[in-house]
Amino acid sequence: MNEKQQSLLLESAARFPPPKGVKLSYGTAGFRADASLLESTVFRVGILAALRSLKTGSLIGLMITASHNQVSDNGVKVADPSGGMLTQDWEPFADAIANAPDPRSLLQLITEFMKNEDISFEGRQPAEVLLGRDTRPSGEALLEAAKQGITSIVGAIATDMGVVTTPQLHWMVRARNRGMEASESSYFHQLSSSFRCLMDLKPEGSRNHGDDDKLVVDGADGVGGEKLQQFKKMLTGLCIEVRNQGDGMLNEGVGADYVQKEKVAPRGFGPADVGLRCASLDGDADRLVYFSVILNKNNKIELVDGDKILSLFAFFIKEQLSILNEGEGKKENGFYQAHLGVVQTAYANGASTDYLKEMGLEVVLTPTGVKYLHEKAAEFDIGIYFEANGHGTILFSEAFLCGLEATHKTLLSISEGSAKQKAASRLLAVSQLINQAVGDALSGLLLVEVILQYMGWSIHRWNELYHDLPSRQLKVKVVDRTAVVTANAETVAVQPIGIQEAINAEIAKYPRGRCFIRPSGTEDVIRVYAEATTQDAADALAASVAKLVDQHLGFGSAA
Ligand SMILES: CC(=O)N[C@H]1[C@@H](OP(=O)(O)O)O[C@H](CO)[C@@H](O)[C@@H]1O
Ligand SMILES: [Mg+2]
Repeated sequence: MNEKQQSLLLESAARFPPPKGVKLSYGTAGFRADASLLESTVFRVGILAALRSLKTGSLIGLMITASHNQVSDNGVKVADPSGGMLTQDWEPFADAIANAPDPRSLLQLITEFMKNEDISFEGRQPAEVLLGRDTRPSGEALLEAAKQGITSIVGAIATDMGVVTTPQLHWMVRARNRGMEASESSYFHQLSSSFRCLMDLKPEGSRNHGDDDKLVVDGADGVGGEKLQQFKKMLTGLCIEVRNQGDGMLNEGVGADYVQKEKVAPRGFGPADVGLRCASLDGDADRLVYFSVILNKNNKIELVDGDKILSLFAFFIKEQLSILNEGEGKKENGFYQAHLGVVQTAYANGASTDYLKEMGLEVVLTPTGVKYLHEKAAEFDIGIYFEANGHGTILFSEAFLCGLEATHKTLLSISEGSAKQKAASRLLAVSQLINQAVGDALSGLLLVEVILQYMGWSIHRWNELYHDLPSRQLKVKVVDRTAVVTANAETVAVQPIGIQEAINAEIAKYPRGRCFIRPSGTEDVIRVYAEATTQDAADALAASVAKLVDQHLGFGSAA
């Protein structure tokens, strides 16, 4: 960095002093905190994004959102050139610069990092960062901070995409880096045309379920509701009513996180909706769950969570692959050998994992956080991943898609209209519809809807794929949550010593009992998850393990 570049950086950094006494960490999904604490962090993440763009020679994304958190919070995360999450190798640098106490130490960290990573300004194309934000009122000022961070790297360009969903921004980054147009209209166009293609490929006479034709969507009073309201006009063959489009308070008593965790209907839904197929998005529209309101049950719902969406997708993809394979025997090359796998976390309901294994699928568990699931799913020809909370997608490998396209071409010329040609066509359309960069509630919703129509299933029929085991999640406040260290995709606590044996002794008391603990990556708590054959047993197991956690690590234990 020459002197001019250094002084530009120092000058801008002086305008964004970090808050005193706050330590921030990149966490499970970027930095998140009360919005009033974040200006300096977002400014610094802007610098990081510009450096990442210089390093990769590609466009980088920067999204300002705190997803399902309360409206007064905000956050920032970075999208890599593929559209996926920032490479984990750069997270320690993100932590270091976010916590640098003054401009000089910030500059020093940056200079050292640039040297180690071999990043220079010479002979490279300028950095470019695509910016987006959700509907939070704090978003505008934070976006300005991000722009200033980006442009404090000489020559870097900040392109503002305005208010967008998180998956839209990731999609645009991926599209641009593949030489395609990256705009909201190209996103809507790709989704609606692949949706139409799948609708046209429905079997003759298949109709819209046993339910009402209508889908009612809770937009969490966030960006997803707004976008869906706009987008639904482009969709034929689907009747969508959007509620909670942004008039009420973001995420308050609404949204996918609330619906999944509380298992109750969101604000604006009630007894009049009994029998309707309903869905809920989260605050930045990267999560999706379905539900239906149960008659006379105090807003209780039948929840159709991420595990069930995963199961529906797996069922459909497997069916298309078997149509393609019919009578073909095993081929050495090409998609007939397609390696289809599913990825879940330990929070996946045990009944879903059993169901997927009974289908003959390979099921892999990873730690919590979509960055881990996504990475694993990318190892398959077709990898489907979902967290129980509704974040997930289907990834198609480039090699598999190449083979599929070639096969489809052949099938078109020799047997247009055949079952095989249609199956190939459906798989290609799914790869266009479902977001290849991150989980996306809007594209996920369209795929669910078209599969339900294809199968002729109601939401209730879908929910009957398997019966969830009763489960319970609890949070325990402890002195230091980092004292819990886990292994085997967070299913075993290796520290503190002895706690896992005590947990095992509790689990042994319950038939089909399963329980694990882990430190949250987004809240200062230890999470306890328990499952058993009855709700009472799941509750009791969770409560007894929460007590163990408190005994080992709680505030009483430190005294
Ligand atoms: C049990 C649970 O739902 N955990 C969530 C939550 O992470 P924690 O590390 O458990 O706080 O937020 C993450 C980011 O949104 C999401 O990926 C994850 O699934
Ligand atoms: Mg989200």
